[in-house]
Amino acid sequence: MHKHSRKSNFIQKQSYIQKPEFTVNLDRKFAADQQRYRTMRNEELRESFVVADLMAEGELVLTLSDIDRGIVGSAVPLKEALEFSSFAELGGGAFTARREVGVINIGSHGSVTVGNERFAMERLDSLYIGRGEHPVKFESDDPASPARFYLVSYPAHTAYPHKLVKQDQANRIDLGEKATCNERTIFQPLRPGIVESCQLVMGFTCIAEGSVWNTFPPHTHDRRSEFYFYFDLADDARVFHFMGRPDELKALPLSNEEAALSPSWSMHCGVGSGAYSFIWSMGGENQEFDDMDHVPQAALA
Ligand SMILES: O=C(O)C(=O)C[C@H](O)C(=O)CO
Ligand SMILES: [Zn+2]
Repeated sequence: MHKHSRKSNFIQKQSYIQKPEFTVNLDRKFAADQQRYRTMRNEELRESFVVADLMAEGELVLTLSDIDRGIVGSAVPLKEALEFSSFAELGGGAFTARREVGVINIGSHGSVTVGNERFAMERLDSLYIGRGEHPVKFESDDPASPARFYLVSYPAHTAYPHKLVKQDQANRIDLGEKATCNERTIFQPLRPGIVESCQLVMGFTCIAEGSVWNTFPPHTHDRRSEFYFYFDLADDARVFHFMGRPDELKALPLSNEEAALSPSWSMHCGVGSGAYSFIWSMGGENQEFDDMDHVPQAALA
């Protein structure tokens, strides 16, 4: 039985789609709205806004959220290659028949083959996969030290070319200060000017040694939703990811390799109890990275 069919998750039980056990590897998440989240307990907030169980070795796992129909997932191939399946929930055909995909490797060397094109990916390389009826295959060079691919996908209205972006080709923004514990570097590999995409914008942020805050001051962006996937966090450390409306903040304590989903109405920022990095990804109405509204700290309650 697939590990995701074992989860006792009340959101999953609400799913109206009957999935036969042998094909279950597309979880569903249904987000609470901007009123309901206010009275939810931590466990309910997690059910609604956190994707756990990513980076399962030897598995390709995917969660379809109702937030802009974004999909969050991972592939950690060992000896066997892992491939996208066809899903009734996505209308059938190839996984990418009507979707684009962003991939970032946080593990050792591996490759992604899209149709007949093979892209070798080192750690922190990014790949854009355009829409089309192509098979997509994930492989590790060495199963003893596998590649660990993090994936995000959104609906796509047209087909743009696949493109590999090496870490040193990403746009780089250094910001924050030591004094305010938010010194960090934003790497933007999948963004306009580097890659053409329908709606996906994706990259990662590395927090400088001694700093703990990401995205501070926090912000919202009403025209896009965003997913944060935290990685390189020690097993016993946590990132406290803040979400909600500025007048009713909620903290989600996240472990390494968990993702927080932010609907467009939710502000977001986080603080770690140790070193960490995170992959952010956005989908929605425009791709302007700076189209965001900063929330003054005094407004946080
Ligand atoms: O640390 C930061 O600041 C970020 O990485 C911000 C994210 O990229 C983001 O939330 C973009 O909307
Ligand atoms: Zn944001």
